[in-house]
Amino acid sequence: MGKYIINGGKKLAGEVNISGAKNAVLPILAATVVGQNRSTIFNTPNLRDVEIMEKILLSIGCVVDRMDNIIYVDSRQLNSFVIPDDLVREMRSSIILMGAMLSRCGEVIISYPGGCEIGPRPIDLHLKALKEMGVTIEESHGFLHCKCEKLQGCEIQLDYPSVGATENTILAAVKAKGTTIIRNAAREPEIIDLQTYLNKCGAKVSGAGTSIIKIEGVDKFKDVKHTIISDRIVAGTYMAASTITGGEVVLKNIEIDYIQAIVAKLKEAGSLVYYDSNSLKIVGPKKLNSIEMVQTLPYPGFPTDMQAQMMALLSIANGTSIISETVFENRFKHAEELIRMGANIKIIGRVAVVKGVKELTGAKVKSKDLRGGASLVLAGLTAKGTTEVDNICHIERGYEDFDLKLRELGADIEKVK
Ligand SMILES: CC(=O)N[C@H]1[C@@H](OP(=O)(O)OP(=O)(O)OC[C@H]2O[C@@H](n3ccc(=O)[nH]c3=O)[C@H](O)[C@@H]2O)O[C@H](CO)[C@@H](O)[C@@H]1O
Ligand SMILES: C=C(OP(=O)(O)O)C(=O)O
Repeated sequence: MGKYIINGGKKLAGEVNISGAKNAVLPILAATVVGQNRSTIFNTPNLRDVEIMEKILLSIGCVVDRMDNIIYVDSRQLNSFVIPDDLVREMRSSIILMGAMLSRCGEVIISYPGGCEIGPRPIDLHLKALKEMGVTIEESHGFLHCKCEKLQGCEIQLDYPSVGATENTILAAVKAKGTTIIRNAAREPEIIDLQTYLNKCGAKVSGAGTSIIKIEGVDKFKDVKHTIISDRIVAGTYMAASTITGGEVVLKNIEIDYIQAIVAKLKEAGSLVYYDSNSLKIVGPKKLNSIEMVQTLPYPGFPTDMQAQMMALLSIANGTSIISETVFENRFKHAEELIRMGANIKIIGRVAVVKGVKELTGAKVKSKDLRGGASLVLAGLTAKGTTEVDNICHIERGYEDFDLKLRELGADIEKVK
């Protein structure tokens, strides 16, 4: 397993190109199986999770070809509705194949998904929505056998605006009989990207980005070309890297509207932000301000996927900050590692009280999940001395060429096996 060795204290400066969004490309790759068609997907990030999704598609008979950041999927010869258990366990997004495969085959055998350990991640809302569409689900030994002769459009009220449940329901509904309405749908930008992809294929989806999504079932899908939106969490992480090092970084290829909740908090912490069409410059302050409250919420609130990075920043701010994690039950595992680096953090249930210290010091730390791992890298960039971040396989699930891009910005970071 690899690790990053970071010698802290370098101010980051220069330009960084933001890759396509992991959380957009994964459901779109799952959606490529819905029709008997060919999809060419541009701006695909080179990530471990994407590789796993490619392997899953290959294993069920799709032709998959990758050239740099372009993935081609031909799903016309799909020949299996059994999703390999070992691959499903590798990542959360594999569960989106449930809705997609039901649309395509009327049947799917899939196990419970894996992914980051950030608290229990049930799929009850996914299953409830599918049952309402007429799907029968048999569960045994961790496997789900889902079946439906013809999916039936209906009105679905989600108890919580779950991103995955919204995506699964959209995919189950695109070829269903009649119209499906999802209320209290998740409003994340990645769902808008899924809608855009599906409509290019010939689907009739509207309302993504709002809490009511309407899907009219269609019979046929056509070949499609689609470009994935830029990753707002990767953008946020590089903005945080500039902020924590007092640097001056320009981010290229970003979706300015989608990162506003993050920008607002980084400005509160003292950063200056300048926009230029689809790029921005972020200048970090000499000393960071504490923030009264960072509360994670579904979009357009502050993203839970930026909470850990924010904690790293606030650990060296002037004063005490409160972080409230409302989306996941147990997403503070990075706190104990930051404490090893000298941070002063107390966890009380879903709230973290972060008392800013003068500086962090390098230490040997372990990444336990994707964003927690990124937060340790940020801490290492500012810490005095050398930081070793172990278990970077988690980080590589979500950041393309992280060490390389940080090095190009002037960081002293090296990846060792
Ligand atoms: C691949 C992907 O897009 N992952 C993102 C997606 O995950 P994911 O789609 O798993 O997140 P959800 O929005 O579904 O989960 C949010 C909350 O709802 C709960 N829940 C969810 C489904 C369900 O059936 N029952 C239930 O109780 C979860 O345990 C969690 O507490 O949205 C999260 C919230 O923005 C992000 O952190 C993840 O990066
Ligand atoms: C939690 C995340 O991803 P996943 O849902 O794929 O585990 C994330 O991207 O921060």
